[in-house]
Amino acid sequence: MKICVFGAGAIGGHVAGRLAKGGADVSLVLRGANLAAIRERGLEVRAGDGVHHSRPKASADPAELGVQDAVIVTVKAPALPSVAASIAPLIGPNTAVAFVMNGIPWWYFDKHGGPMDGKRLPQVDPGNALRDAVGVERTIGGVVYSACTVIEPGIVNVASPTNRVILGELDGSISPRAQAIAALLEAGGMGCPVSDDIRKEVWGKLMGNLSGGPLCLLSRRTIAETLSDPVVLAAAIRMTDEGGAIAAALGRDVGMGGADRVGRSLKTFHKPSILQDLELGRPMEVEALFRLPLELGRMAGVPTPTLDLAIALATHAAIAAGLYTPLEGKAV
Ligand SMILES: NC(=O)C1=CN([C@@H]2O[C@H](COP(=O)(O)OP(=O)(O)OC[C@H]3O[C@@H](n4cnc5c(N)ncnc54)[C@H](OP(=O)(O)O)[C@@H]3O)[C@@H](O)[C@H]2O)C=CC1
Ligand SMILES: CC(C)(CO)C(=O)C(=O)O
Repeated sequence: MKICVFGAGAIGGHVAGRLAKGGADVSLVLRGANLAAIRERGLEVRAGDGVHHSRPKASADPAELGVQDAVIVTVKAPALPSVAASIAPLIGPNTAVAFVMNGIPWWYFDKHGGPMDGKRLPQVDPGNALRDAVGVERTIGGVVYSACTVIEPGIVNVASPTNRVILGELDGSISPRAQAIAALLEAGGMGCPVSDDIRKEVWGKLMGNLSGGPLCLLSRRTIAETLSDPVVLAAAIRMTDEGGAIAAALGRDVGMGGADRVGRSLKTFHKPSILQDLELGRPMEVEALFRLPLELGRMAGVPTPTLDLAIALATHAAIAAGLYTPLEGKAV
């Protein structure tokens, strides 16, 4: 199966390494020093179960890679317009495109059903660029549990002992195309269930990002260090519960309280990727991870006082660093 990972940084590098190990014909869209290193030395993934080397084809130009059976998009949300602008050469009549990222995805309300069905989210897909370039029918949703960092060009370090991608069709069906990608990831050592409710999985993951992200942006420390303070831990549990309340109001009860959800992160000695972005001067996913979920909460009439404060401060931090780039073009 020909699979291209578009944006092979920390998560994309890990996913690509697993796919290669699982026997896929893997190619990568990436750029800069990472591209140069992978072309020269290949991709190295350092994980708890060993060091995995592979030699995927890599290019900054999708046209060099050609039509794929599947594309897995693993960029940060602010880079999505650049994906929409350049993904066309990878797509043929039967190509599936999985978005394996954090935050509220651009497709969230597509095939959702009910009064919200089809609602557009310009905050994560301005001008319907992805909708037009990829389309709802090709799209597979994705969530990833894996704590990854590019420690030097071409080398991804995985800090999480267990790692999982969850894939899911927007209509909840268990499709052969999602199962085919999942089988390759599983063969490469990465858990990959196919869910019949990917939106619930989106919220389950997002609850962690909503609390850990803003708090670590303030502490500038790893999740484990930040949560070791009982005052911060109590705030994190409140924030996670508020996230869960938004999910429930939108019809997705994740079935886990804040204390349990936060409890899973107490030993995560990893700086959230949004903090890595702040420290490295890269555009931050403030809209997809923080502000859009909050906006959905307001729309559903859910009070979120702790998230309101923490996200307002996180937004200020991103603006002050010049790294808040609202995709829909709002000036800040
Ligand atoms: N890192 C982590 O531990 C986790 C991250 N996530 C989520 O996964 C997603 C990806 O995060 P992460 O892997 O950390 O991000 P990275 O920044 O490490 O990787 C994204 C990569 O995509 C590249 N890229 C972006 N646009 C293009 C383009 N048009 N052409 C070529 N390359 C491009 C970037 O290059 P450049 O740097 O040059 O822009 C970068 O190398 C995010 O949604 C994040 O929130 C989820 C779970 C954990
Ligand atoms: C912190 C982590 C690994 C899980 O919440 C994550 O999603 C991120 O780094 O963006």
